[in-house]
Amino acid sequence: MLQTSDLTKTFTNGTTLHFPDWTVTAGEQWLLLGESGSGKTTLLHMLGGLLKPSEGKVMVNATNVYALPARALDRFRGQHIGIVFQQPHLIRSMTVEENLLLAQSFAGIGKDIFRIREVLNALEMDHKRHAYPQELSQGQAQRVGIARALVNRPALLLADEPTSSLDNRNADAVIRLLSDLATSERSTLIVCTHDDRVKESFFKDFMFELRHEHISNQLEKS
Ligand SMILES: Nc1ncnc2c1ncn2[C@@H]1O[C@H](COP(=O)(O)OP(=O)(O)OP(=O)(O)O)[C@@H](O)[C@H]1O
Repeated sequence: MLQTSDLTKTFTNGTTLHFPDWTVTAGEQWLLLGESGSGKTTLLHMLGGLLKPSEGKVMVNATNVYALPARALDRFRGQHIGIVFQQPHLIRSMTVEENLLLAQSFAGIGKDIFRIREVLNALEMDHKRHAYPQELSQGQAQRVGIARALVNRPALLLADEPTSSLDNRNADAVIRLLSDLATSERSTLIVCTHDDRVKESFFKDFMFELRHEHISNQLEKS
């Protein structure tokens, strides 16, 4: 369901990251590992349709993601890809429920309160659906971030260091929820982390590791 080929990203400062090709089959759960600065976030953003590679291709469910025009790409992302960020970045002037309604609207999906409540229930957050983000604890806000990523039933669920701001108990709960929900929703899951708590507990089957030797600086060379 996901294939990358010859992916390269060059930033304006000349830093170039080369990524090994990667194939992920539907329903698999992967850990994306690598030391700080090895390119995990860059790769995850490219997989999620958020950052255009300088070269190479990202295929998600047989769609060449970056061949889509901008608006079609936004809609494709909304419908097929859910992203959990390090910080949930919820809109502060909107309640939990309104934040999720917005995610449905961005994806061009009609308002579906039943689905919103289903996802919030699965995350034990339904009782907070009328709360504002600043009324939530960090762990609760992160769970709303997960709800937002899942609400449109994405085929691909990406999580970028989802436990970095959480204590042990919350980190454990969040990673368990991600894994269980991805299984029950039949989503493919990729979690990027350098958190040992995640490495030790989960996803022993599939790991994709990035290394610093895949980074070069073209400006320094020339
Ligand atoms: N916008 C940018 N401009 C220039 N260089 C960048 C930019 N974004 C990332 N880089 C460089 O690309 C490399 C990979 O960065 P990235 O954030 O993807 O790493 P990471 O593995 O996610 O790190 P961390 O675990 O610390 O979050 C680093 O050398 C970084 O300095």
